[in-house]
Amino acid sequence: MYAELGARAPEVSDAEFREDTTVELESTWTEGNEVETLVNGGEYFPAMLDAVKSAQKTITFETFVAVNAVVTYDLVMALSDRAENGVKVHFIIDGIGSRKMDERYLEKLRHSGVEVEIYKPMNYLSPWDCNNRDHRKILVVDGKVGFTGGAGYADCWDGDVEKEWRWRDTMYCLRGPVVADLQHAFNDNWKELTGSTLSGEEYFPYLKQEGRMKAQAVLGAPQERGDTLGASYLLAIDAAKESILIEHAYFIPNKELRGALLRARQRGVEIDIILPNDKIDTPVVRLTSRSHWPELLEAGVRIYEYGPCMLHGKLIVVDDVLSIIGSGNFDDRTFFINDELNVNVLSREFAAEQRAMFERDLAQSQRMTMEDTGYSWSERPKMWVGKLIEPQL
Ligand SMILES: O=P(O)(O)OC[C@H](O)CO
Repeated sequence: MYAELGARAPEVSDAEFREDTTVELESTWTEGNEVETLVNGGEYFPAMLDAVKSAQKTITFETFVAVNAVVTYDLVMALSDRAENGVKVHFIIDGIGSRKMDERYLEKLRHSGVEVEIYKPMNYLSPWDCNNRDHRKILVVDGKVGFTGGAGYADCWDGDVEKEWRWRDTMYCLRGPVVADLQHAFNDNWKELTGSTLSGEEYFPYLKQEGRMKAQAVLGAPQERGDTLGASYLLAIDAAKESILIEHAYFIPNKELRGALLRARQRGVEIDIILPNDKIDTPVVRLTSRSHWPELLEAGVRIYEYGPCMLHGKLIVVDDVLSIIGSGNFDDRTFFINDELNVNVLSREFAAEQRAMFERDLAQSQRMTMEDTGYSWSERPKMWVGKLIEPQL
């Protein structure tokens, strides 16, 4: 909607931007939030586990990937312990993302009184129905502390990025009024799976102001709500006046978003993008992403590949004030197929933290040039497959 306004679009820090995103994304902004950045599993898994262990009344947990791993075991034991001690625990896990998880984890949870729901397990008689996955990452404890970000539960997310097979990722701990929006987001699939809605003070307590950040939860539910995440990226990029930082695991910008990035460059906006290198878990995504680099590089977009290990982060920062965090990737699967939850945060202090994290990763990344946009003979067939199935990636 800002494309035609060009340089006259509001700045992301303007009240008008908040009003427009409220209407377009059907989600209100709240004030008085605090968002803590947790870099890599060594920081976020202990923080999430401590939060679970501290629960007095309720826990809601929703994730995409959980497989057999120490961190999964620790989570299952902590959730079970809380349920055995009278805490109401609700657990949603994606049926494809958890297909390699030992059934005994679920048995332990159920036996302890945790209410477990599996989101769309694989149905071989109707595989197309399983295309929509629950890719959200939500943990809410006592309705007061929330977590979201990119990480699932597997060994690759554990620890730090000290080994090549680890994954570089970020989770965020949220406090303040926006936590109610995370709880509403959990309710979205809880209602779809069980027909009931969680309500009352145990899930939705009074939330006092905890900080100075404005935040807006953006629910991705393409079947019911259309392309909210893509719209949020488009609004943010088209409003950019000075800089855009993008650090994403799966970056396959569609025509609309490529257009927005090119328009931003025409306005003189500096754009830096960090992507995974050949340690990516899905090489076809990297090859398909690369097919879009030439027009971006020619326009002056700086693209880098992260060196140490698989980069799984999901972050956009606009004009050092708006940060977009959460589960959403930068691809059509995110915009049109999967269920997601992102949070838009307006805070110069928070954005500065994100920029510092981005620059630390940048220092370990290699800048790409036009020479890096070619394909070897062995890569070409995979790239062609990627181009064919691009709307599914
Ligand atoms: O690695 P994830 O958790 O971002 O998932 C990527 C998949 O494309 C989601 O369907």
